[in-house]
Amino acid sequence: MSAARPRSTRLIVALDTKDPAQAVAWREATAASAGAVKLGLEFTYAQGLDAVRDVAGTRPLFLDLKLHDIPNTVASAIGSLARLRPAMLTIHAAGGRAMIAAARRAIDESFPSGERPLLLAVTVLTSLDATALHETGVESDVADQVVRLGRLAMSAGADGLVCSSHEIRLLRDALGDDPVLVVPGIRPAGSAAGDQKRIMTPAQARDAGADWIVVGRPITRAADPAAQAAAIAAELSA
Ligand SMILES: O=c1ccn([C@@H]2O[C@H](COP(=O)(O)O)[C@@H](O)[C@H]2O)c(=O)[nH]1
Repeated sequence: MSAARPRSTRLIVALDTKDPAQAVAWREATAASAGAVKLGLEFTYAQGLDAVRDVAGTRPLFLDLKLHDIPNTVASAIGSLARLRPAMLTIHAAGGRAMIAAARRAIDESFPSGERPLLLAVTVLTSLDATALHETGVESDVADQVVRLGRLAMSAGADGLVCSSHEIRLLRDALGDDPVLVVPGIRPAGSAAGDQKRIMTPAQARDAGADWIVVGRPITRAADPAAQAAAIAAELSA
Protein backbone atom coordinates (compact mmCIF):
# COMPACT_ATOMS: atom_id res chain seq x y z
CA MET A 1 0.00 0.00 0.00
CA SER A 2 1.38 3.43 -0.91
CA ALA A 3 2.02 6.14 1.69
CA ALA A 4 -1.15 7.77 2.93
CA ARG A 5 -1.93 11.15 1.44
CA PRO A 6 -4.18 13.72 3.09
CA ARG A 7 -7.70 13.44 1.81
CA SER A 8 -10.80 15.50 2.08
CA THR A 9 -14.16 14.11 1.11
CA ARG A 10 -16.27 16.24 -1.21
CA LEU A 11 -19.90 16.17 -2.21
CA ILE A 12 -21.36 15.48 -5.65
CA VAL A 13 -25.05 16.29 -5.89
CA ALA A 14 -27.02 14.02 -8.23
CA LEU A 15 -29.40 16.11 -10.32
CA ASP A 16 -31.71 13.21 -11.09
CA THR A 17 -34.68 14.74 -12.90
CA LYS A 18 -35.92 15.10 -16.48
CA ASP A 19 -36.59 18.81 -16.00
CA PRO A 20 -33.79 21.27 -16.89
CA ALA A 21 -35.26 24.09 -14.78
CA GLN A 22 -35.43 21.81 -11.75
CA ALA A 23 -31.87 20.63 -12.34
CA VAL A 24 -30.60 24.21 -12.53
CA ALA A 25 -32.52 25.13 -9.38
CA TRP A 26 -30.85 22.24 -7.48
CA ARG A 27 -27.46 23.12 -8.97
CA GLU A 28 -27.77 26.67 -7.70
CA ALA A 29 -29.19 25.66 -4.32
CA THR A 30 -26.25 23.34 -3.68
CA ALA A 31 -23.47 25.33 -5.34
CA ALA A 32 -21.94 26.46 -2.07
CA SER A 33 -21.86 22.94 -0.65
CA ALA A 34 -21.16 20.60 -3.56
CA GLY A 35 -17.91 20.29 -5.49
CA ALA A 36 -19.55 18.83 -8.60
CA VAL A 37 -22.90 17.99 -10.14
CA LYS A 38 -23.91 14.60 -11.45
CA LEU A 39 -26.01 14.24 -14.58
CA GLY A 40 -26.86 10.74 -15.64
CA LEU A 41 -29.17 8.50 -17.57
CA GLU A 42 -32.46 10.07 -16.53
CA PHE A 43 -31.59 13.61 -17.53
CA THR A 44 -29.50 12.76 -20.58
CA TYR A 45 -32.08 10.46 -22.18
CA ALA A 46 -34.82 13.04 -21.52
CA GLN A 47 -33.01 16.16 -22.69
CA GLY A 48 -29.89 15.26 -24.66
CA LEU A 49 -26.27 16.28 -24.52
CA ASP A 50 -26.72 20.00 -25.19
CA ALA A 51 -28.99 20.25 -22.18
CA VAL A 52 -26.42 18.38 -20.08
CA ARG A 53 -23.83 20.96 -21.07
CA ASP A 54 -26.22 23.83 -20.32
CA VAL A 55 -27.31 22.52 -16.94
CA ALA A 56 -23.79 21.75 -15.78
CA GLY A 57 -22.80 25.27 -16.76
CA THR A 58 -19.48 26.09 -15.17
CA ARG A 59 -19.81 23.45 -12.45
CA PRO A 60 -17.51 20.39 -12.61
CA LEU A 61 -19.56 17.64 -14.27
CA PHE A 62 -19.71 14.03 -13.08
CA LEU A 63 -21.16 12.47 -16.24
CA ASP A 64 -22.58 9.19 -14.97
CA LEU A 65 -23.69 7.32 -18.08
CA LYS A 66 -22.15 4.00 -17.00
CA LEU A 67 -21.02 2.96 -20.46
CA HIS A 68 -21.06 -0.81 -20.98
CA ASP A 69 -20.73 -2.18 -24.53
CA ILE A 70 -18.11 -3.62 -26.84
CA PRO A 71 -14.80 -1.73 -26.79
CA ASN A 72 -15.25 -0.04 -30.16
CA THR A 73 -18.69 1.28 -29.24
CA VAL A 74 -17.59 2.57 -25.83
CA ALA A 75 -14.58 4.30 -27.36
CA SER A 76 -16.74 5.95 -30.02
CA ALA A 77 -19.29 7.03 -27.43
CA ILE A 78 -16.56 8.69 -25.38
CA GLY A 79 -15.52 10.59 -28.49
CA SER A 80 -19.10 11.85 -28.79
CA LEU A 81 -19.11 12.95 -25.14
CA ALA A 82 -15.88 14.91 -25.34
CA ARG A 83 -17.62 18.18 -26.20
CA LEU A 84 -19.23 18.17 -22.74
CA ARG A 85 -15.80 18.41 -21.11
CA PRO A 86 -16.82 16.33 -18.08
CA ALA A 87 -14.58 16.21 -15.03
CA MET A 88 -15.40 12.52 -14.48
CA LEU A 89 -17.16 9.89 -16.54
CA THR A 90 -18.25 6.36 -15.77
CA ILE A 91 -18.05 2.97 -17.40
CA HIS A 92 -18.96 -0.45 -15.98
CA ALA A 93 -15.88 -2.44 -14.91
CA ALA A 94 -17.85 -5.59 -15.82
CA GLY A 95 -17.38 -4.60 -19.46
CA GLY A 96 -13.95 -6.19 -19.19
CA ARG A 97 -10.31 -5.33 -19.69
CA ALA A 98 -10.46 -4.56 -23.41
CA MET A 99 -13.42 -2.23 -22.96
CA ILE A 100 -11.79 -0.36 -20.07
CA ALA A 101 -8.53 -0.03 -22.02
CA ALA A 102 -10.45 1.24 -25.06
CA ALA A 103 -12.14 3.84 -22.87
CA ARG A 104 -8.72 4.91 -21.55
CA ARG A 105 -7.37 5.32 -25.10
CA ALA A 106 -10.47 7.19 -26.20
CA ILE A 107 -10.12 9.69 -23.37
CA ASP A 108 -6.44 10.19 -24.10
CA GLU A 109 -7.16 10.74 -27.80
CA SER A 110 -10.40 12.76 -27.55
CA PHE A 111 -9.53 15.26 -24.82
CA PRO A 112 -6.69 17.76 -24.75
CA SER A 113 -4.13 16.95 -22.09
CA GLY A 114 -5.04 18.79 -18.91
CA GLU A 115 -8.76 18.51 -19.71
CA ARG A 116 -9.12 14.77 -19.50
CA PRO A 117 -11.93 13.51 -17.29
CA LEU A 118 -11.24 10.95 -14.62
CA LEU A 119 -12.22 7.54 -15.97
CA LEU A 120 -14.23 5.88 -13.21
CA ALA A 121 -15.23 2.23 -13.31
CA VAL A 122 -18.39 1.17 -11.53
CA THR A 123 -17.67 -2.01 -9.56
CA VAL A 124 -20.87 -3.44 -8.03
CA LEU A 125 -23.87 -1.12 -7.99
CA THR A 126 -24.78 0.10 -4.52
CA SER A 127 -28.33 -1.12 -5.10
CA LEU A 128 -27.13 -4.75 -5.08
CA ASP A 129 -26.81 -6.89 -1.98
CA ALA A 130 -25.34 -10.40 -1.88
CA THR A 131 -28.59 -12.08 -2.94
CA ALA A 132 -29.10 -9.79 -5.91
CA LEU A 133 -25.47 -10.19 -6.98
CA HIS A 134 -25.68 -13.99 -6.78
CA GLU A 135 -28.81 -13.92 -8.94
CA THR A 136 -26.68 -12.48 -11.73
CA GLY A 137 -24.49 -15.60 -11.64
CA VAL A 138 -21.64 -14.08 -9.61
CA GLU A 139 -20.89 -16.47 -6.78
CA SER A 140 -18.33 -14.35 -4.89
CA ASP A 141 -19.48 -12.17 -2.06
CA VAL A 142 -19.97 -8.50 -2.83
CA ALA A 143 -16.70 -7.31 -1.31
CA ASP A 144 -14.60 -9.86 -3.22
CA GLN A 145 -16.31 -8.94 -6.47
CA VAL A 146 -15.74 -5.21 -5.86
CA VAL A 147 -12.03 -5.79 -5.22
CA ARG A 148 -11.73 -8.12 -8.23
CA LEU A 149 -13.34 -5.56 -10.54
CA GLY A 150 -11.39 -2.75 -8.91
CA ARG A 151 -8.08 -4.47 -9.59
CA LEU A 152 -9.12 -5.20 -13.16
CA ALA A 153 -10.24 -1.64 -13.84
CA MET A 154 -7.18 0.02 -12.34
CA SER A 155 -4.80 -2.30 -14.16
CA ALA A 156 -6.61 -1.56 -17.44
CA GLY A 157 -6.27 2.20 -17.13
CA ALA A 158 -9.08 3.56 -14.96
CA ASP A 159 -8.36 6.51 -12.70
CA GLY A 160 -10.81 5.50 -10.04
CA LEU A 161 -13.74 3.41 -8.96
CA VAL A 162 -17.36 3.74 -7.97
CA CYS A 163 -18.08 1.56 -4.94
CA SER A 164 -20.08 1.61 -1.74
CA SER A 165 -18.67 2.79 1.57
CA HIS A 166 -18.53 -0.81 2.72
CA GLU A 167 -15.68 -1.62 0.33
CA ILE A 168 -13.51 1.48 0.68
CA ARG A 169 -11.07 0.06 3.21
CA LEU A 170 -10.71 -3.20 1.29
CA LEU A 171 -9.99 -1.29 -1.91
CA ARG A 172 -7.46 0.92 -0.16
CA ASP A 173 -5.75 -2.16 1.29
CA ALA A 174 -5.70 -3.84 -2.13
CA LEU A 175 -4.92 -0.86 -4.37
CA GLY A 176 -3.51 1.87 -2.16
CA ASP A 177 -4.33 5.55 -2.22
CA ASP A 178 -4.15 6.14 -5.97
CA PRO A 179 -7.67 5.19 -7.07
CA VAL A 180 -10.14 8.05 -6.82
CA LEU A 181 -13.04 6.51 -4.91
CA VAL A 182 -16.49 7.91 -5.69
CA VAL A 183 -19.13 6.62 -3.33
CA PRO A 184 -22.92 6.67 -3.81
CA GLY A 185 -25.35 4.93 -1.47
CA ILE A 186 -24.98 7.72 1.07
CA ARG A 187 -27.75 8.27 3.56
CA PRO A 188 -27.64 10.89 6.31
CA ALA A 189 -28.88 9.42 9.61
CA GLY A 190 -32.65 9.01 9.46
CA SER A 191 -32.91 9.17 5.63
CA ALA A 192 -34.85 6.49 3.76
CA ALA A 193 -32.61 3.97 2.00
CA GLY A 194 -34.97 3.64 -0.96
CA ASP A 195 -33.49 1.22 -3.50
CA GLN A 196 -29.96 1.50 -2.09
CA LYS A 197 -28.69 -1.58 -0.27
CA ARG A 198 -25.10 -0.83 0.75
CA ILE A 199 -25.37 2.49 2.55
CA MET A 200 -23.49 4.59 5.08
CA THR A 201 -23.73 8.14 6.41
CA PRO A 202 -21.57 10.95 4.98
CA ALA A 203 -19.29 10.91 8.05
CA GLN A 204 -18.87 7.14 7.86
CA ALA A 205 -17.92 7.36 4.18
CA ARG A 206 -15.45 10.15 4.96
CA ASP A 207 -13.88 8.15 7.79
CA ALA A 208 -13.58 5.12 5.53
CA GLY A 209 -11.65 7.18 2.95
CA ALA A 210 -14.05 8.29 0.21
CA ASP A 211 -12.78 11.02 -2.10
CA TRP A 212 -16.26 11.96 -3.25
CA ILE A 213 -19.70 11.02 -2.03
CA VAL A 214 -22.68 11.13 -4.40
CA VAL A 215 -25.99 12.19 -2.88
CA GLY A 216 -29.25 12.53 -4.75
CA ARG A 217 -32.67 12.05 -3.15
CA PRO A 218 -31.69 12.90 0.43
CA ILE A 219 -30.93 16.38 -0.96
CA THR A 220 -33.31 16.77 -3.89
CA ARG A 221 -36.34 15.42 -2.03
CA ALA A 222 -35.63 17.43 1.10
CA ALA A 223 -37.95 20.30 1.96
CA ASP A 224 -34.91 22.58 1.75
CA PRO A 225 -32.26 21.13 -0.61
CA ALA A 226 -29.81 23.97 0.07
CA ALA A 227 -29.96 23.39 3.82
CA GLN A 228 -29.66 19.62 3.45
CA ALA A 229 -26.62 19.94 1.15
CA ALA A 230 -25.05 22.40 3.61
CA ALA A 231 -25.67 19.97 6.47
CA ILE A 232 -23.98 17.15 4.55
CA ALA A 233 -21.02 19.37 3.68
CA ALA A 234 -20.75 20.35 7.35
CA GLU A 235 -20.87 16.69 8.38
CA LEU A 236 -18.02 15.96 5.93
CA SER A 237 -15.84 18.73 7.30
CA ALA A 238 -16.65 18.20 11.00
O1 LIG B 1 -23.39 2.06 -7.77
C1 LIG B 1 -23.94 3.16 -8.01
C2 LIG B 1 -23.55 3.98 -9.06
C3 LIG B 1 -24.17 5.19 -9.25
N1 LIG B 1 -25.17 5.60 -8.45
C4 LIG B 1 -25.79 6.91 -8.71
O2 LIG B 1 -25.67 7.73 -7.54
C5 LIG B 1 -26.85 8.47 -7.31
C6 LIG B 1 -27.40 8.12 -5.96
O3 LIG B 1 -28.66 8.74 -5.78
P1 LIG B 1 -29.49 8.63 -4.44
O4 LIG B 1 -30.76 9.34 -4.76
O5 LIG B 1 -28.68 9.33 -3.38
O6 LIG B 1 -29.70 7.19 -4.14
C7 LIG B 1 -27.82 8.13 -8.46
O7 LIG B 1 -27.73 9.17 -9.40
C8 LIG B 1 -27.28 6.83 -9.01
O8 LIG B 1 -27.48 6.72 -10.41
C9 LIG B 1 -25.57 4.78 -7.43
O9 LIG B 1 -26.51 5.11 -6.66
N2 LIG B 1 -24.93 3.59 -7.22
